Amino acid sequence: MAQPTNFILTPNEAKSAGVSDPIHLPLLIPLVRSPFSTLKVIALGLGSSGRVFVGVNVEFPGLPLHHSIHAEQFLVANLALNSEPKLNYIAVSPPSAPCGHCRQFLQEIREAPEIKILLTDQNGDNESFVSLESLLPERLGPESLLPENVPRLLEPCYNGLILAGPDVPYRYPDLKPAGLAAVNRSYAPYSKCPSGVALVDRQGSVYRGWYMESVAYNPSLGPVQAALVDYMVRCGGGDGGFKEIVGAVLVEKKDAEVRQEQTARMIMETIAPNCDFKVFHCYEMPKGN
Ligand SMILES: O=c1ccn([C@H]2C[C@H](O)[C@@H](CO)O2)c(=O)[nH]1
Ligand SMILES: [Zn+2]
Repeated sequence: MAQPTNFILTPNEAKSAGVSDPIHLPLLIPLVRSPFSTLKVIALGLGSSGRVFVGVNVEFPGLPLHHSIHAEQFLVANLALNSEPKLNYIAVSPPSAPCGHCRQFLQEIREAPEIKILLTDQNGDNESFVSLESLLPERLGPESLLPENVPRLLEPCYNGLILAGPDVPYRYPDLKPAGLAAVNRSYAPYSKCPSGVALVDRQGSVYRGWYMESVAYNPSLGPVQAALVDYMVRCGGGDGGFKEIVGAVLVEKKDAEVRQEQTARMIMETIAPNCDFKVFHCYEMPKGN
C-alpha cells in the first residue's frame, strides 16, 4: 500500500522535504496520494505558523458535481480545522491557478487579497507569486455584509450553542460532544445557521468538521464535506474509503432557515450506505449564563 499522505507538515518536516521557501512548495506534489478523484488537483498552502497544509480534490460518485470538494477548499478547511490563523502562500498542481469558485471561497480569510498564489507556465517553469487581489479584482468580500469585528474564517469563534433535550442515547456516544464542539466553531456569519458533523470509523476514531459559509453563498462548504476533510487528513481516506465510516452525527439548530439535515443524510447514504446517521438539535445558550 502506498504511504498515506501527510496532509499537515511541521516547519521541520517541510524543510526536510526541501521546502525552505514558499517557491519550493511544488516539491511536495509527488508525495501526495489522492484516492478520491479522476482528475487530480493538489493544493499546497504555507500558513503563518510555518506549517504546510495539503488539499486534494474529492469527487463523490453518485452525487451531483456541486457536492465535490476543490483542492483549494480542502486546503482552507484543513487550515480551519487545525486552527491555523493565516494562509500566506498557495501553490496548485497541475500548474494552474485556483478556479473562480476557489478565488471566491478564499475571500473569507481576513486580508485575503494579500494571499500569494504561485503561477507557473505550461512547462512548470518561470514560477512567480501573484496576489489573490490580482486574480480576483473588484471582489465581493465579507466586509460587504459583515462588520469588521465579526471573526473571519480562520479566526477563533465560539457560537455558544448547547444540545437540546431530551438526551436520547446514541450507539456512538463520543459523536454527540464532538458534533457539538464542531457546531460551536462553525463559520456561518451570513445565515447564522451553524452546523457541525462528527463521524466515527470502524476502528472507533472520531472525525469532525463544520459548515463554512461564503459571502457569495454558493462556494460554501457543507459540514459533511468538512468532516470528510478531517477524515482524509487524519487517516488518509482509510483502506475502504468512506465506507469505513459507520456513524455520523449532524448538530444544527432546530427549525434553522438553512438546514443541512436532508443534504447531509443524502450524502452519507450515498458514500457510506451502512452508516448510522443521526441529527441532534442545539440552541443558543441564554445570555447571562
Ligand atoms: O480550482 C479547481 C478547479 C477544479 N478542481 C477539481 C474539481 C474536480 O474534482 C476536478 C475537475 O474540475 O478538478 C479543483 O480541485 N480546483
Ligand atoms: Zn476551485
